[in-house]
Amino acid sequence: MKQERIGIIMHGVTGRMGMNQHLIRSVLAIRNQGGVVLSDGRRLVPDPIIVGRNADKIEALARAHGVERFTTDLDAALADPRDTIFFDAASTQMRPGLLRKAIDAGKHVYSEKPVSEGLDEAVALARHAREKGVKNGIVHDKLDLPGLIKLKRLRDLGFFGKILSVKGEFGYWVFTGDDLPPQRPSWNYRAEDGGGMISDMLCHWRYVLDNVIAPVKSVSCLGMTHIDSRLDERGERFKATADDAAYATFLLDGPDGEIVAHINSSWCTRVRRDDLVTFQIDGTHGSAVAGLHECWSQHRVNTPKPVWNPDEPQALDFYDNWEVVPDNRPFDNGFKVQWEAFLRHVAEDAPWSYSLAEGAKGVQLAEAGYRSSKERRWIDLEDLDL
Ligand SMILES: NC(=O)C1=CN([C@@H]2O[C@H](COP(=O)(O)OP(=O)(O)OC[C@H]3O[C@@H](n4cnc5c(N)ncnc54)[C@H](OP(=O)(O)O)[C@@H]3O)[C@@H](O)[C@H]2O)C=CC1
Ligand SMILES: O=C1CO[C@H](CO)[C@@H](O)[C@@H]1O
Repeated sequence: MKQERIGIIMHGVTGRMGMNQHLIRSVLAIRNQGGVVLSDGRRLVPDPIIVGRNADKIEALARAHGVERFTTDLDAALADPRDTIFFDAASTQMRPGLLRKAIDAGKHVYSEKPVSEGLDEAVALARHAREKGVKNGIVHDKLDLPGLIKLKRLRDLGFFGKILSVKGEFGYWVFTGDDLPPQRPSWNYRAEDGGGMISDMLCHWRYVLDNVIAPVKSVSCLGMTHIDSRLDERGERFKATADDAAYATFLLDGPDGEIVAHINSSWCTRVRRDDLVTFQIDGTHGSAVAGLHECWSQHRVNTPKPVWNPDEPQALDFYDNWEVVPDNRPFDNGFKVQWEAFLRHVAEDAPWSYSLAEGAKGVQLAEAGYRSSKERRWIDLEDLDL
């Protein structure tokens, strides 16, 4: 089978997401499987050049994973016409500048979320990419989680009847460093470095709600900094200036009327639920709960009739009467699935939904979330006209 190379400049791959999800589990996994098969049978094989600010770190990463090309010189990489895609998973604050630079160098661009911290920048970038005619994309990884694929399948099959409400619980305990070492980078807890739960997660909740349930039209959000001091990577104490939890309610434009969605997102909560993220949809005909992989459904005919009696221990086990929704298909890593789709989009204009314009909608919701929290009121979302 004929093979074709596609050169990808990968920036920010010494970090958690860039290294694990994008370099190792996506681009190198695609290379190791022999590339992506295009519609005419050709195989498109990624050839990454990895770019980082720290020469030793980037070289060690390249050697550990058999990546032949590595550099600290981003400008030189962008100047090389053999590499046609630029990818970024570095800091959120640098992202808009880097994407613009890459677009101006004629590269197709793909990146981690959020596109930017502010909506104006995200909108301007989406328009700039369109004007320059480059293909563009933002990671929408949660949509390829098996649990959410199953939840969407139930919605599409009409399982819920009229959808009434959605409850989401996201998060887990992130150690402060006072007891155990923290399991997330410290910038997440500093607003001045682009951290913050609302910025981090509301961009995800926008595309999850829009695509799996119904379009978001308004938000009421309360951001909190529950823990105001943590220890950083060097064990030094810093002031936590960013929100480490967000309690948000959304109104969705459902096909049968408004749907209320409430999602709690927190780095200061201990997990007693089915998974690190769970979504429950309640409808007139049935309910379902999805975690990262699993999904459980309860049809109205299986719904028990609880009786409130605080004088007796609860007789019902509320985990009974739920059925496991089967896989019914294989699932691959969601980041890899989206990389494969983006590569096909670049190579043969295959359909692609996760553009910079879609990414801007996520930034819009995060910005509205911060405004709602600050002004203590509901914010309606305007059509971005992109
Ligand atoms: N889709 C998802 O599920 C998730 C997405 N994210 C997003 O991914 C991005 C990265 O997050 P994460 O991997 O957790 O962060 P990390 O702190 O682990 O990684 C940050 C990366 O950015 C690089 N970097 C930071 N500052 C600079 C700079 N000034 N110049 C050049 N490179 C720099 C770092 O390089 P060095 O190694 O040299 O320090 C490192 O490669 C964020 O935008 C975040 O929102 C994060 C978590 C989950
Ligand atoms: O940005 C994010 C913060 O961390 C979460 C999980 O740890 C991710 O899912 C998310 O994309």
